[in-house]
Amino acid sequence: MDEPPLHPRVETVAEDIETMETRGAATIADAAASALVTQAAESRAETPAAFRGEIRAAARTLLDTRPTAVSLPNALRYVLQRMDGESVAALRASVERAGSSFRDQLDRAQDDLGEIGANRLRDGDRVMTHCHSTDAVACIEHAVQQGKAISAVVKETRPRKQGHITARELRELGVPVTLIVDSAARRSLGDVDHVLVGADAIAADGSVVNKIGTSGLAVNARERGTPVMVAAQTIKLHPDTMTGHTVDIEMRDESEVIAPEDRAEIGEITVENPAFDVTPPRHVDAIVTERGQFPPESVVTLMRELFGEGTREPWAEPTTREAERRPEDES
Ligand SMILES: O=C(COP(=O)(O)O)[C@H](O)[C@H](O)COP(=O)(O)O
Repeated sequence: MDEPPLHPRVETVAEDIETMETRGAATIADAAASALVTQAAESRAETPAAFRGEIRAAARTLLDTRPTAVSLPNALRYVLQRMDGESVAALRASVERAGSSFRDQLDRAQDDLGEIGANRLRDGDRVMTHCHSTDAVACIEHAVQQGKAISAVVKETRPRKQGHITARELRELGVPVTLIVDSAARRSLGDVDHVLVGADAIAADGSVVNKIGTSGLAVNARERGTPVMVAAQTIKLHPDTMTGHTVDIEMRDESEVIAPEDRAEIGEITVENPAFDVTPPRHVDAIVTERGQFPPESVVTLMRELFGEGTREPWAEPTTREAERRPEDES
């Protein structure tokens, strides 16, 4: 059987996610939802079955890009579970509606979360960041809007130096920034009031999956008595972990760590490049979501409320229970 035709935009978005042109859990989710909307809007499918096949194929292509950020399957699932209708026109409209409602909610959630996270920051506080998280930056942005003077120690975040993006964005907000290499973090922890990071996934036990280096930072922060705050919208909650699934940690290419010529000079070695690590809940003080802030151990209650007892593949047909939950979700 022929593969359903994919819109070129879906291929481009998938490639951009894979090559990290588009990166960060919330941004990836937004791009994926928008790609599904384009696929729907410009589909030439003539039958409802062909249309559904196209949207599912687009979702699979988008899902196969990066494995760790759960916001990606959560975004695809949100849209696909709302794909509904007896005709191509009705199906198209339902995907367009769901995609745009998802994207609106994403924006709103980040704003609400930023407000809540900002309440944890006091005037004059100094914050240490790792990687680049739009949810974490939103907390600082809201604190600045509340008139608080915030300064930041920004970890470079090897190997891809996403700390530079954080440094630039914070500068644009007028936040004084000190950039450090990752290995200087412990030394600087004594000078900061909070560690503030984002998340790619949060497991049912409250473990936080985020950029490699987060767990070491959290352990050091705990030892120094510096509170660790994780800014994560609820699309970062990983529903499959309620039923025992583990989060897949992406291993990236060794060329991000060492240039081929340097490697050749060293000789026979193994290079490992895990993109994320897992911070146990005992090293996290608060998970700040758009629904409020939670101690990590209690996040499972929120997860159950939002996702029920578990999920299936994003392209699976909704169960009766999921179908019933839809209207209130959209409000
Ligand atoms: O670890 C990263 C990004 O990793 P990468 O650069 O490998 O994608 C970010 O902390 C989270 O994705 C949260 O980001 P946001 O708050 O923007 O969703």
